[in-house]
Amino acid sequence: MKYISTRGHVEPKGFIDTVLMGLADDGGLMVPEQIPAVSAATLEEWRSLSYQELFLKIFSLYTNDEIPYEDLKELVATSYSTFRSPEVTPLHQVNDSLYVLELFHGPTFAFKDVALQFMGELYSYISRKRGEIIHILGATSGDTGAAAIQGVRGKEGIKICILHPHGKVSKVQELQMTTVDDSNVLNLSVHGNFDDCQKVIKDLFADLDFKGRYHLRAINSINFVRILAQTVYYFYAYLQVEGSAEKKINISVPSGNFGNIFSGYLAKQMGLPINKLIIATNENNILERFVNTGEYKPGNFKSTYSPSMDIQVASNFERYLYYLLGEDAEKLSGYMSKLQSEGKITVDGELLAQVQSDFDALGAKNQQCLDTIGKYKQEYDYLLDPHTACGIAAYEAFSGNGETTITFATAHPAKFDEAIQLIAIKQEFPAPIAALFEMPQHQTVVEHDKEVIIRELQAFYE
Ligand SMILES: Cc1ncc(COP(=O)(O)O)c(C=O)c1O
Ligand SMILES: N[C@@H](CCOP(=O)(O)O)C(=O)O
Repeated sequence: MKYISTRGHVEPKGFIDTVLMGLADDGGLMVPEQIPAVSAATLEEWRSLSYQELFLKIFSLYTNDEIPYEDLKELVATSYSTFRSPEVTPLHQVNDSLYVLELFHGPTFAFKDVALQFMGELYSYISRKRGEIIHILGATSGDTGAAAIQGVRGKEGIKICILHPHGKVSKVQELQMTTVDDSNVLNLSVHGNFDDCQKVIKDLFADLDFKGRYHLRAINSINFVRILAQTVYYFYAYLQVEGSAEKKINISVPSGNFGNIFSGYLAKQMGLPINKLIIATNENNILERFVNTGEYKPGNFKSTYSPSMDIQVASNFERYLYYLLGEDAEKLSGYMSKLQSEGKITVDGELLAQVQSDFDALGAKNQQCLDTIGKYKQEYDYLLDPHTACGIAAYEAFSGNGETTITFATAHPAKFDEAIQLIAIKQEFPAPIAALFEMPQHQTVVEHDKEVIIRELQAFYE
């Protein structure tokens, strides 16, 4: 298996070189040359596997044995030993038609741990085995940063710098990142929003001289391994639902950077028989507008009760567009140039029909998000975090009669108590979260200025 860029100007790469490259050197995103197929019979054989076993089956289709099987097995075992649930991502049945896949049982209580605990182990392995210098650079709206830091803190041969938008992450997210005092961690708190942070890091990855000189590595979902690690729980969720082969199974995914739901799209292309993939966003509803009208146009940034999804420019949209355009790198490059020069792209006719057959989408309003949290607490005594609540609102909008929906719970409600308090619900914090409030913070507040950020990075990485 080789990996190529959506823009078509990178020599095909192996698995580990793809991990190390992160953002493709031509500015595109890396994808597999061919998506491996999983037959219905194989899928049934996988039904009884543990999460870790399933992970190994799926990764073995992609790694070309560049990581010997026994080594991969050990990496996976170590990665998921930090989870509070033996099932890693347990499935909770809410009612006859709704299941919630709880993705928040990792160290930082959000779905990002599922891929980033593994990526931390993987980077450490690559550093040991190949002697590569690993200088991670990432942007976060709160959860990726916390999970990535937790995945590599204190690890030899690795340094990590995370940019987060100053004052625009929840208190718990901020504390999870900034109370870490290991010397291999740098938190830059940037005046601006998540899109500003993401733009800076993408510009730095696109500067090949800078990227090479400082050995920059990506942990955001621009890195294909993040996407691949996230496909595992789509398979796992589907296989946990009794009789899923005879049912129509929809999956509703709280979405921002489009990484999580793109993993679902990939799983579906591999043969997982998902009925509808439902994109759930908040009032930053660029993806909803795209699905409904065919126009992809970043709008004005809004702060909402689900701050991790306060994103206008969705990184992985490019990967989906590449497949929508029939894997035509030249066409894709044309669309991306148009997005750059005109600030929007539009698809219509057959392409729009394809989009609408691939996805349903809802941008939940702030009040709808709070109402959904209140309703599920009252009716089912189940407390949703605000991102998951957007996912549930989308399930309510799109699930037809007789269809079963799995909604992804992407974070624990304790991470977003600011929203939970607005509906007068008092929650008890899990001990690791409660402990954060007593700890000193370490962060550098900087202006949204690329040159200032470069100076901070040079001082840290050198
Ligand atoms: C809690 C939570 N839910 C949903 C999302 C959206 O996921 P994605 O960016 O993969 O679309 C994020 C961040 O990305 C998140 O942190
Ligand atoms: N919501 C994310 C934004 C970054 O997304 P990623 O999947 O590309 O890492 C976050 O929590 O930082």
